[in-house]
Amino acid sequence: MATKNVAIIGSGNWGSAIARIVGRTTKANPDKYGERVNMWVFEETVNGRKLSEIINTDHENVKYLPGKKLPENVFAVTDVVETCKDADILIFVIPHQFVTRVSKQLVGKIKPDAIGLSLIKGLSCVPSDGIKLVSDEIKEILKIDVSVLMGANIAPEVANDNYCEATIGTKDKQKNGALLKTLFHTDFFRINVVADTEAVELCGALKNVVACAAGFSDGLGYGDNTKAAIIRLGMMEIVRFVTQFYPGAQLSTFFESCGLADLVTTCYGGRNRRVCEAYVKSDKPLAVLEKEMLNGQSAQGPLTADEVFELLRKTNSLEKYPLFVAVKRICKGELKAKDLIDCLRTHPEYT
Ligand SMILES: NC(=O)C1=CN([C@@H]2O[C@H](COP(=O)(O)OP(=O)(O)OC[C@H]3O[C@@H](n4cnc5c(N)ncnc54)[C@H](O)[C@@H]3O)[C@@H](O)[C@H]2O)C=CC1
Ligand SMILES: O=C(CO)COP(=O)(O)O
Repeated sequence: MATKNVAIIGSGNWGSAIARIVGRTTKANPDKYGERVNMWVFEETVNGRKLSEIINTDHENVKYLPGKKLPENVFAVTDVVETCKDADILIFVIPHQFVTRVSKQLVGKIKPDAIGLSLIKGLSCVPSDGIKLVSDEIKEILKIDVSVLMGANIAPEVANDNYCEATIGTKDKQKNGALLKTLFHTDFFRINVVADTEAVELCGALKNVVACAAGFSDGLGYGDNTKAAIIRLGMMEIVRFVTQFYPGAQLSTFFESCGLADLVTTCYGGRNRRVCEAYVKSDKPLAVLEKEMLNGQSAQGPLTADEVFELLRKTNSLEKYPLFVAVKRICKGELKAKDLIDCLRTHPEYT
């Protein structure tokens, strides 16, 4: 079998942490993968130097994953077409608001039999229909098969090689599932492959909305019991959402790393939680806090809450999702954070 070339589209906090894994697994499996891994870098200047040059010289993404070395077979490339033109496996790992524009640049420029893997936790916004899965957006633009990888994976912890798990969702468990699993499965990053791609992806996107509610709760000074209630109600809304809009998922998928585990880790350790806590404690807008606190990284929850709200409104489903709706309204300043609990008190889960 010919070896497969791998390209990573994105070099943020998660993109860089995943490059550390993929750089090692491609090198360790020369019968399966080409050793060189191209990583697309959205060029910027850091301390007077180009980020791509810093990565290729010092083997460190000093802006998005400082203090961690990248394998020397990972090469920063600033042209996305150049990054991907010889790749057989395209790993998409950019904040979801950029995915359409970046994917369109690749139309007709990639191998027709390439496969995609989305690590992106978010949704694509479609004005007429409400939402689209990011994997479907990539699939439609590039006409390739797209699987997903989601899990309880706070990037700096993964980059520390702390033990954790992730879930790959793929329609082709035999071929693509096996190929993708070997690319990520290591002693400290354990992969399970399931066929429920839509549920896996939606768990990843929607847990960011719940994490915002957890952040509001922390900002208000409520304790762990309240956060546990938010996690439980959030999980119920995630299951309800998947059942209503993408029916057919196995219950077991929600207990994979992409489900309950990611919800828990994000509600305790994630950026969405952190920014939303600060939103309650300061009088600054979320966009300002994101800029001040995340140094170019992105919190996807508020945007996702907005996108989810539109779909719920269009389908007359708002009253079934009080937590998702409250997060959207609090993020938009239409509701005070202190009103969150009033929204949850009459949750349909209690009737
Ligand atoms: N950071 C984490 O712990 C985890 C993140 N994820 C998900 O992975 C995806 C990517 O997240 P991160 O790698 O953390 O990114 P990030 O939050 O660090 O964002 C920075 C990235 O966005 C890029 N960027 C900025 N402006 C851009 C533009 N105009 N066009 C294209 N790219 C631009 C930057 O170059 C950089 O690569 C997100 O969907 C996130 O939810 C998933 C698991 C863990
Ligand atoms: O997805 C994540 C952990 O699995 C990271 O969550 P945040 O984007 O909230 O940091």
